[in-house]
Amino acid sequence: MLLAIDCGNTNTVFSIWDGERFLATWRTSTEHQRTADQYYVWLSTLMEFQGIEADITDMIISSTVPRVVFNLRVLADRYFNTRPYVVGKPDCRLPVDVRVDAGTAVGPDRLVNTVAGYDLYGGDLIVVDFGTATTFDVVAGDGAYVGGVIAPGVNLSLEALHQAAAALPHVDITKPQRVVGTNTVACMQSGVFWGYVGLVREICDRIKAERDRPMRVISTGGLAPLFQQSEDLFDEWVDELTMHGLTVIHSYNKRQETA
Ligand SMILES: Nc1ncnc2c1ncn2[C@@H]1O[C@H](COP(=O)(O)OP(=O)(O)O)[C@@H](O)[C@H]1O
Ligand SMILES: CC(C)(COP(=O)(O)O)[C@@H](O)C(=O)NCCC(=O)O
Ligand SMILES: [K+]
Repeated sequence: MLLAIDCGNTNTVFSIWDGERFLATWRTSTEHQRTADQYYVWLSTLMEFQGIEADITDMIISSTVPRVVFNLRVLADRYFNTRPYVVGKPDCRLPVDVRVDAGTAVGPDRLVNTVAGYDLYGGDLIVVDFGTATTFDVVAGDGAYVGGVIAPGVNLSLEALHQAAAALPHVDITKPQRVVGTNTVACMQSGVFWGYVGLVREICDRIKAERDRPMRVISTGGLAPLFQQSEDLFDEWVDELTMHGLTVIHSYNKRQETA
């Protein structure tokens, strides 16, 4: 069985894939100090709690935080006796091309989203991932990653207001009923929520115009559901798109090894 791990800058998601479906998905905060032993105690406790008897033979990792990869490699070696595929490393091949400026290290999450989106919907896609940052990944007709856009994440934007302005509180994002706020919290939520709706619409429109073709827009990531409900911004919402991509990349590499 496959243990697929997606480390974002905020959260790390672990999923167990039996070749046909995910048996379980667990989320923890991303902390580079966490050791292999700590991961294992956490994982095995959850597996036991949910009655999952998974014999993990394979592991694949995508990490936007390079420092966490070391301890995850130790986890693979010490507890599962396997060598993980790490997206972005030369020994982890991708089933799609990457067409960017020479020397650019594209975030592995963006490459995985590209593979996942292409696998599910074919080419000519924009994948919008609402994580710590909000990323737009542009997928060409042949499935290649051809670039994109990086914008500050929704919570990052709210947090930046709080950090920089003495009178602005910490606020959680929600969809405000109205644009004109009549208290501080409502004003901040309005600025970020409706500002984001505009940001997403404008960027997608400009990408479509620049590429001069219709493109399907897919959303994923922690805060995608908040925007999915409103404003017809997206054609599809895929929960755990990155996890799907990890399973596709894993089986592609397995096939290459045995070919
Ligand atoms: N269900 C949720 N409701 C509110 N905020 C969430 C939810 N899930 C994730 N978040 C927040 O959304 C942001 C992005 O989360 P996530 O997609 O896990 O980020 P990353 O992949 O960059 O680690 C984080 O600030 C996180 O706290
Ligand atoms: C843009 C990102 C910070 C997004 O990370 P996330 O929000 O998933 O934590 C990550 O994909 C990254 O570090 N990218 C490297 C630069 C690039 O993709 O061009
Ligand atoms: K992201």
